[in-house]
Amino acid sequence: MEQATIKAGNQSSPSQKRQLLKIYWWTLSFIKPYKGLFVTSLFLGLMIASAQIVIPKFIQMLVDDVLPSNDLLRYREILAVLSGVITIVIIATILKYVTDRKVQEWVAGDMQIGVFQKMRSLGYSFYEKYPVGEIYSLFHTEVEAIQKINRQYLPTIVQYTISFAVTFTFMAMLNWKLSLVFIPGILIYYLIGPYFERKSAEYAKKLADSHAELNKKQYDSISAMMELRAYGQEKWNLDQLLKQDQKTAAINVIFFKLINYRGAFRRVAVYFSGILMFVSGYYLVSKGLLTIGEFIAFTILYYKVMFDLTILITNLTEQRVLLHQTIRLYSFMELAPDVEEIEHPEELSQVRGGIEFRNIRFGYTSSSDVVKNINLSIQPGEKVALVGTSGHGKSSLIKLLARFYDPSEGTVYLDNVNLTQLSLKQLRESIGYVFQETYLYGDTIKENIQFGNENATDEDIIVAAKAASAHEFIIALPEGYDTVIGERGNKLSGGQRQRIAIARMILKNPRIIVLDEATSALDHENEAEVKKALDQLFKGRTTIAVAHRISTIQHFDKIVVVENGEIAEVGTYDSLLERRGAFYQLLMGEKRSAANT
Ligand SMILES: Nc1ncnc2c1ncn2[C@@H]1O[C@H](COP(=O)(O)OP(=O)(O)OP(=O)(O)O)[C@@H](O)[C@H]1O
Repeated sequence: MEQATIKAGNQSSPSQKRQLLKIYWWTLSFIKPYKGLFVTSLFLGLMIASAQIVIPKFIQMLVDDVLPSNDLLRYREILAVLSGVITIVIIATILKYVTDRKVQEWVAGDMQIGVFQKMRSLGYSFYEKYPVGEIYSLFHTEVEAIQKINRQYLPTIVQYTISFAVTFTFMAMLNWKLSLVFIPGILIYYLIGPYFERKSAEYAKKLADSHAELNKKQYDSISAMMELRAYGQEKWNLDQLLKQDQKTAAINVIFFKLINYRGAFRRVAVYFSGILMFVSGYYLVSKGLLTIGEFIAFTILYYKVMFDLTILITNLTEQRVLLHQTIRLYSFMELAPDVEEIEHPEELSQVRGGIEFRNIRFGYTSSSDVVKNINLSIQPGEKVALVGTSGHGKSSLIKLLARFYDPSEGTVYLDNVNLTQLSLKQLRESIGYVFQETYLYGDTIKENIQFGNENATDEDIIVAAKAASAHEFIIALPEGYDTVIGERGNKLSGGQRQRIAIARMILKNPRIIVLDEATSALDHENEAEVKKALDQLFKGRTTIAVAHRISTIQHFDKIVVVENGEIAEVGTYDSLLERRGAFYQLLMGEKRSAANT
């Protein structure tokens, strides 16, 4: 199956800036619940910036008034006020740090949970469409990028904007004519600066894409370790990883070169205006239009303004780089789930397990149908097997039952209620899926069974394990039910894993059981054990099984043959054999291939 990638949109389009702004607004929206604390932080920032500019003012007074007159009393007064101001700055800085930190950590937590909840809401179809490596990269790289925006860039940008505004105002008030020296510096910067900005943003985007691809490749390489070994393809895989790694490194080098050029150019602009300031300042002092104290104070303020401006521009640019990294995450957050619950869903007082597919048509894309003209009625407690050639739509049909997907046409009913009207929670609790490969956690056997019902007691777990023919092999293990079974249960055999999954399902106690090729990969010995366990599980429940081996479904109430996405035949095992139609052909085919092996 071809997998999609989360689109980052057309980055060269003119709407790019608007999109980045939208994304930035979205990242800030996480602060909303903490706006009280955020405003407190702004206020503290303003206090710090205002207090800091008082210092050059005092130096000016010291040089112009106190030193020439040798007025010691005034000198002490100035020192006392200066100490007071510095104390205020220190206290306000500590308070601001604590406030910012609280907001940042809460926002970071909310963000992580928000992304996780979104992932959940997108459901099964999302996991089928997108590669796990890419989803992993959302958490790994993109969430961290947004967290960095809120943790690092936002507080810095806010603080230095305030500081820049306050200092510049004060400097202009001190001598507005001398403040004009800024203009040539800014003009010089804007001659070439934006070019580097654009270029570095372009490379930031390339870097983000390359990182995502590298993450994906690393994930695939870890997941496919066994296959890579078995096929002797480790070198091929390593070469692929290396190539991607080198590509990322090359982009990184260009990106940092651009950042460096941009920084160097900015420094040229700052120093150019600085020289202009000294020349103009000397002229104004020599003409008696500026005192020496004012000139010193102005120089301090000038470098403070330049310092603030430099930090501001650097942070704004770096933040833009990070915003490019978050485009994919934003696009992901904008994805609409394929299946949604209605606002006031219906709850059945009791699920009996009657199912009906009426006039169903479904395809993964709008251009092609995978199943069509499906009309099938299943009574509560009935056992139905779906058989047919591989790739003809059996699994797709049963995905519609738990609303992993909705049909493009037609309706699926549970106990005569349209599935779209039902509570998703109740629907999914009523259905137990047993797949060929059930996910087992790397925890103990006990916990893996308890996963079916978190309230189950130790006795319930043992009863379920016995019913699933798993108890014997579990107690034979050195640590019995407390045995840790390794990642994905890899310390157990396929049949043992299946029986744990069945025990889990017995604990879950769903009204409907859906089996997808559950026994196709088992050897005969294992199959007999698993079959015994399944018979226990089926008791009193509606069962739909996708079966590869026809010999395993003789005792089913109804057999449905699916061909080219449509129902070709329905009947009991014997009646279908008698018909000598599609089912008979399948059985003959199976017998022939068994004889050949
Ligand atoms: N998530 C998906 N996205 C796109 N196409 C899919 C997806 N899952 C299955 N298909 C396609 O739908 C068709 C039917 O697949 P399905 O798995 O339903 O068949 P099946 O009869 O259950 O096959 P098998 O017996 O081999 O499991 C196939 O062509 C398959 O490639």
